[in-house]
Amino acid sequence: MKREITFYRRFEADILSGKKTITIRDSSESHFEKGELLSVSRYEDGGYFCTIEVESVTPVLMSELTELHAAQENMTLDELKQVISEIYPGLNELYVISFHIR
Ligand SMILES: CC(=O)Nc1ccn([C@H]2C[C@H](O)[C@@H](CO)O2)c(=O)n1
Repeated sequence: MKREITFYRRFEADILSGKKTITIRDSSESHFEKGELLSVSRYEDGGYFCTIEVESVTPVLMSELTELHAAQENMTLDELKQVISEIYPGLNELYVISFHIR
């Protein structure tokens, strides 16, 4: 059965256009595996909007985030750190989920 992942509505266009190719999550979403297909829906209303294929899941510390991660999120590094701090306050151990649209 296909597993699911949600994104905030404001990231939908960037995902569909291919501008956003990673997402950075906490350990509760670190269980996805390379090659797995995920059904993607909006966090706010549960609406399905695409399927992605997981390319890799890699641990990263907040302090290790780089401009490359930010570019893959279609953000500046400051914006990315701000977003992550709002979603996961005080959390240092994160996971980079790399993906492409199927
Ligand atoms: C429920 C939940 O946590 N949903 C999330 C978490 C993260 N994102 C996005 C925001 C940033 O682009 C990256 C980094 O966390 O992932 C999200 O859309 N929804």
